[in-house]
Amino acid sequence: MTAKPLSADFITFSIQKQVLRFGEFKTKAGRLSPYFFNAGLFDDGESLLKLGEFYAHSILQSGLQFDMLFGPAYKGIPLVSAISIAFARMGQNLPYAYNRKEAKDHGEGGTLVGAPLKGRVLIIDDVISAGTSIRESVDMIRQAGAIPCGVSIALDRQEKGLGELSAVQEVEQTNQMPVVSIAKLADLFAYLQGNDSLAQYFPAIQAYRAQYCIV
Ligand SMILES: O=P(O)(O)OC[C@H]1O[C@H](OP(=O)(O)OP(=O)(O)O)[C@H](O)[C@@H]1O
Ligand SMILES: O=C(O)c1cc(=O)[nH]c(=O)[nH]1
Repeated sequence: MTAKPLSADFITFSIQKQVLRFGEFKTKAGRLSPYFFNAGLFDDGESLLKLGEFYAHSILQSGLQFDMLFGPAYKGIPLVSAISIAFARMGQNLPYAYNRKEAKDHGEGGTLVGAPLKGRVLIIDDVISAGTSIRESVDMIRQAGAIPCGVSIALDRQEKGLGELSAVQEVEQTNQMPVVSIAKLADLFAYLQGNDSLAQYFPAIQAYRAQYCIV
């Protein structure tokens, strides 16, 4: 018997928490999507703990080597905190940092918070759609003199980026670094096909996939 993949468990968990919803939603890139992943709804300590563990397992499974974690504002902030705690519970104490969307002009000032950005930095985010947030994080890390070495996300929507490649493929190609996801649109697709109560959402996702995705 083969073990259930991490992606299927994660999709079940996300649907149970209503983080993953079906309907009509506008993405940051302005696309009208029949599904949406709202990581803000991992909104209690227990689910954040579990989420951090899902990320940590997918990062460990990937074999990625890195020195610290960076979570872009806003949703990247609780994510990077939860993942750092998950790693610490597994015996690995990692430095982490995040940014502010608005620069602070008093006190310590600036936009970067937490451990200084240095060495190989693993970027943490919830989803990649068109890749804008990741491009901004890569720029911030390089400007600080550190090396973006990979990206860990919960859901790869497998959407087109700026050209004909998927946004994830563009990130990987442009920056020569891997993108690791707990689940992908292709996993969600398979999950819906195997689940009668969710089958009604399948046609709209199939149409969206044909228009915007590289799967
Ligand atoms: O790949 P992209 O097209 O950039 O889209 C995905 C990004 O969009 C959302 O963040 P958003 O900028 O809406 O900010 P938030 O974290 O403050 O919700 C999401 O959390 C990702 O970071
Ligand atoms: O593209 C986006 O803006 C987006 C998609 C998604 O599923 N979740 C999210 O937080 N943002």
